[in-house]
Amino acid sequence: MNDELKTLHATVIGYPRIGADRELKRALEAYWSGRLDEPGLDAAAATVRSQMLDDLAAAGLDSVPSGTFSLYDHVLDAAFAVDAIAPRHRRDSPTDAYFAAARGDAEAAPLEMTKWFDTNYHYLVPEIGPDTEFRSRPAKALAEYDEAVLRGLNARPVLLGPVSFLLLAKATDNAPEGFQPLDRLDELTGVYAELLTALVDAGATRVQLDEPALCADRTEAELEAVRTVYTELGRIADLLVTGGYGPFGESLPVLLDAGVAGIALDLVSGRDDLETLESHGVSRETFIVAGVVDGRNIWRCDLAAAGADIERLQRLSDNVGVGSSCSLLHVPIDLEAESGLDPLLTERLAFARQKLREITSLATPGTGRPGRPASPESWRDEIVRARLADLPTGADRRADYDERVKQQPDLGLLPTTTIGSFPQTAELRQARSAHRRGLMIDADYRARMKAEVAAVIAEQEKLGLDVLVHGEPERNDMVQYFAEQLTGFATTDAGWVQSYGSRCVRPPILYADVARTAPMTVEWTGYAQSITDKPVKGMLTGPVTILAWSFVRDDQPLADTADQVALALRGEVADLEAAGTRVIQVDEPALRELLPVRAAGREAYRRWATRAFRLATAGAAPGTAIHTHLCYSEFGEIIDAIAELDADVTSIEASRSKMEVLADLDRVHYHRGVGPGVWDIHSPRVPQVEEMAEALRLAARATGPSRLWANPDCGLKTRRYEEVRPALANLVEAARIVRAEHS
Ligand code: MET
Ligand SMILES: [Zn+2]
Repeated sequence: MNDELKTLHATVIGYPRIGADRELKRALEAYWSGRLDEPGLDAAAATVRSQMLDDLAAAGLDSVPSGTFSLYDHVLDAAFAVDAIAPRHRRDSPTDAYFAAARGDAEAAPLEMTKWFDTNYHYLVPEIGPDTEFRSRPAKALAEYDEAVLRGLNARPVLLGPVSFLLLAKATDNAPEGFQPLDRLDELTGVYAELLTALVDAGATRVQLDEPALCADRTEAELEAVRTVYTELGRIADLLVTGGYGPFGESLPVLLDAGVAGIALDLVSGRDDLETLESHGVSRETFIVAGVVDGRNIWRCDLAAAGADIERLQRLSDNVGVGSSCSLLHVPIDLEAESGLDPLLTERLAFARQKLREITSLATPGTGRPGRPASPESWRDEIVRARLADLPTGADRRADYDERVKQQPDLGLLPTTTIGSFPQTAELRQARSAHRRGLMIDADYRARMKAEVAAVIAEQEKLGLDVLVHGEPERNDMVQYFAEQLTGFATTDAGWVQSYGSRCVRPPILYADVARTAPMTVEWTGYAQSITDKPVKGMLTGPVTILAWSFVRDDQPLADTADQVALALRGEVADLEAAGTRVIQVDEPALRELLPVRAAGREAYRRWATRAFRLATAGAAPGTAIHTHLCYSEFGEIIDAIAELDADVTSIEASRSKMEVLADLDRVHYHRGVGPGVWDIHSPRVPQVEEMAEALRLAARATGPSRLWANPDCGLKTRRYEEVRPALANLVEAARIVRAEHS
């Protein structure tokens, strides 16, 4: 039979699990607040799982993943599947233990949470020590497998693979120096063997082990471990190993030589694997899932290009399937839920349900494989393109810092400030929503927001802060706020994706050339400045963060899109300056997030990301102080990039890591202003004067007192005034004490 006429196996790597209408979010929040009992939560979870199976069944896939539902996080589920529960989270009820690990409870702090590869999904970091006792706990995997089989589906149980599980974990606090979770791979492999046996005994003919950590750079020793583990586990079950988030690279030959029965390739961000596979060779029986449908972005698949990749694989194997590049966890569920989008945009989009159709269509003989239509001409903005092309070289460079600092306001030793937002009360949210729905006229809305700005300014003056903020009451979200005002962006009604646990976000869609048509923040910052003599900081979101928290067009390099966003921000910086703003903060909390998983891509990233930031800010006069703000710690790998932003002041999350970041900044000769956060705003606890003073002293010892600022770790929008007032009063007092010690 002609290859092209043969039906291909259609499958998907994973599916969104929060519910089409965010049913799981609501059930979880009701359960946590005591409004729903455990049977009620179980029932809601069962409904969501059933909805997932409905979607998978309706698409007509040849096999479907099972076990990908999660009450909170799939890495936490993996920890529970091997009983790797931290002793402080053990409770009589397994549900209590699970949520204690996820969110903490009265007795114990939760597991740490961190970002999943280069995405905005956060997973819980398992804690593994030399004494962690692994035990096989297959109940969840078996139950969900049975549910899918009862539906008449060809189900493939999914587990996070043992190598990735340990690489994503961290060592327990009391583990001896030098211990790494991966040291426990032998024991863990034994327990995975038991899990696989249980699934095979229940009738599973193939099991999917997700090994996304193999898409990062791995050492020889780690690759050797992969070889050993997969040789052993491959004897127990027919395994499909998936990666996602980039090419397997050097892991690919290792997996194949270990004899795994199947491999799922990410052919969106890991197309290099095609060549690796061609040069290494593969047995004709190997099941290869061509992950051509993008699991992370919302654009329709270019079926012609996908078809060409599929055909390349068919030359190597008789057992090629069609699938997604990774789990569809990162995309919203249904495009049909959107009514307000431009039809030209809608016809170019695919959410999870639409992506399943693309997969089955690619797998079905005789269906056409059309390419993707080019973007309409109307999406191009020649003016923006010309302005970018005409920028003189050096447009991203300011005068030397030493020159600038002389012209900037002298605020003395240890100035105090905040990061931007003040508490977002229910009343504020109601006003924004009423305005958006047309129930509050513009003039009333503006008056309401200005009253809030005035109140926030008054609070800060009373507290005695040095550089004030307007408080961001008008912002629903620091990216969406700008997306709604720039051309080239669309926002969705229901395009929710899980960020962590019950938290969902609705990323804007950046689909066309970006331009600013009017000032976006000047009214609020200008008003704030007009009612105080203290300097007010303008507040913008940086280009990298705007890209990181949006679905971004994939028809041109990210670097080009970043430059367009930067140009728009550059205009805003100029307008703020013209309105009398002398301090402008450009937030880049997501600078770390877009850092490529593999080292090879990092240099190029660093170049375009920092250039975009500088392009946005370098139009400012030397006398205008440019601040930036970063949070979500783990700065190690981007510390050079932070220095290259060339901001006059960098405020950075530091309180939980005990100011360690300052030493790192010194190492890269960062010698400009720095505001290490001295108040961990993620906790409702009000820090005392002495502990913040101690943190400032520590910081002063690390960098010298002359360029230090005193500020919290991040914005205050999730805190309440009852915490904010005393905490900021303490912060101002701590700065006063330490200032006195140095004069
Ligand atoms: N300016 C923003 C705020 O204060 C920065 C947040 S960083 C996640 O909310
Ligand atoms: Zn922050």
